[in-house]
Amino acid sequence: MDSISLMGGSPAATKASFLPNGLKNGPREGACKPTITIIGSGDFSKCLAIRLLRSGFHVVVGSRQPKRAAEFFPHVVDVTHHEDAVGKASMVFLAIHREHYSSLWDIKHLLAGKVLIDVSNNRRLNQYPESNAEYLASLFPESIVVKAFNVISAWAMQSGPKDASRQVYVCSNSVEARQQVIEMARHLSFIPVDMGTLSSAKEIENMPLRLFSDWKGPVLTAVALSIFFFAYSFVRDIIHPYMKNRQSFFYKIPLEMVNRTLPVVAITLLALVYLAGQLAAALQLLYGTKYRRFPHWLEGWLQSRKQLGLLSFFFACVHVLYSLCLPMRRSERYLLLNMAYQQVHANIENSWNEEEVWRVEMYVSFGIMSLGLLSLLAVTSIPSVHSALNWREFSFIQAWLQRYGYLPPTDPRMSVLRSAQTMQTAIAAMQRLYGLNVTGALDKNTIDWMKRPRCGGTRPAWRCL
Ligand SMILES: NC(=O)C1=CN([C@@H]2O[C@H](COP(=O)(O)OP(=O)(O)OC[C@H]3O[C@@H](n4cnc5c(N)ncnc54)[C@H](OP(=O)(O)O)[C@@H]3O)[C@@H](O)[C@H]2O)C=CC1
Ligand SMILES: [Fe+3]
Repeated sequence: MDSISLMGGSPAATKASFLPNGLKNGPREGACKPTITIIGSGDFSKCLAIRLLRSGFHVVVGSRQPKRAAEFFPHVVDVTHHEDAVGKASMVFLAIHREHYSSLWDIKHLLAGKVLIDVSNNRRLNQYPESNAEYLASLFPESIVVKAFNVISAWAMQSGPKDASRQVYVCSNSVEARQQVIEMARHLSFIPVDMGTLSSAKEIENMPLRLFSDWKGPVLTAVALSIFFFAYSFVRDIIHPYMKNRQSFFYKIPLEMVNRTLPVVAITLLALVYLAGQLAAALQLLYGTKYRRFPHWLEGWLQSRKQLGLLSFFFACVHVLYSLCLPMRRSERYLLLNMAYQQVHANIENSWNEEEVWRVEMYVSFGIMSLGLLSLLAVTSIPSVHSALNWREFSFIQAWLQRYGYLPPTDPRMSVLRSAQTMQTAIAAMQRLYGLNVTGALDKNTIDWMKRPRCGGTRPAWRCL
């Protein structure tokens, strides 16, 4: 794979670096600072300007009212009119809302050839038929539009990525411009994620609007299971004795009934985590191949195993708390006293029951051990712990404890690559998604390597990535 460079971008792109001094080590004393223009003087613009200044860039802000806006920026920031600001840099951040893009129509000729970075978000999912970035590109076809930084809040932009999510998703139809923005994001201490062409902009714009979308299914499942098992225990342990013998156990509802429901839900959720993998494995056996797509419902189920597992852990922890509190109850004390009285009455000196004692001791011990193992699973799925383990260590812990039958691709871009039908489309996808720079024609060895069967089957190497 000698002819494929992971750095991506054309040689011209690396030459025309946007980093201070064109170096990765930051600014040098007395060196000329590269200039970045920001259109708009709102919250995002202020925070971005501060971040850019700290990273060694010279910042020019374009505003409709520069005199008023200048008060809100550090004195080193050049606040001026739009026309003036746009002329001073080749990279322009648009820190204005989509609705105001058309107000830049008058300076369209000045924006030609410039890299326009669209940071905008919408108020609702799929608010417009096309993404804001694609709309911008249609308004200014002579400019190069890059979508980036919209997932970073103004606060996170100013305070620095250590306090917030560090990933910045970047997409553009120009590989060169995308590479420049990726370099810049890295320089601002973010982790850029190359999302390929501008057609990914809609997905990127929807990202900050999603609210626990991965959790909806697992939480609904947990709630449904809780209601079902609570109703079952209620009928069996309260209604049934009441109807049959007129015994009132309604006092058990707040603690005992809840505590009886929690472990059943926890264990059922954990079973659902195992079951998805087993079903997937069975389907693969049935299909006779592992390269056929699973049904939609199973894909969703497989992808929500982490959430199901964490909910199971949550229910198990709450069950432990409830169980520890059971002996504190007033009802427990009355029952104990009554039992002691009856024992005295029956003239029994020692009511020690060896079998029962052993049963409870073993029960508690296994309960603690199960919670310990479940905690291990939960802890390894925390991102910081997860990233400290290599893939083999992580899958060893998860597979050993849970016997996963199928690991879904963690990177959604992988499926695009896998589904490429020909070598040419695979290479194009690699270029688009990973910024791989295929310099000139691929040599014969590389093509042979990519065509060679892999994964123990007849699939070519690029399909096994
Ligand atoms: N705030 C945040 O946390 C984040 C914001 N974003 C995106 O950044 C962009 C800016 O957001 P934010 O700074 O919060 O917004 P603000 O409302 O604070 O600022 C928007 C700026 O747009 C300019 N503006 C207002 N009306 C017009 C108009 N009619 N024509 C031209 N320019 C106009 C103004 O600058 P002036 O008066 O100087 O011309 C104003 O300061 C938005 O697209 C938003 O989606 C993305 C991620 C996070
Ligand atoms: Fe228990």
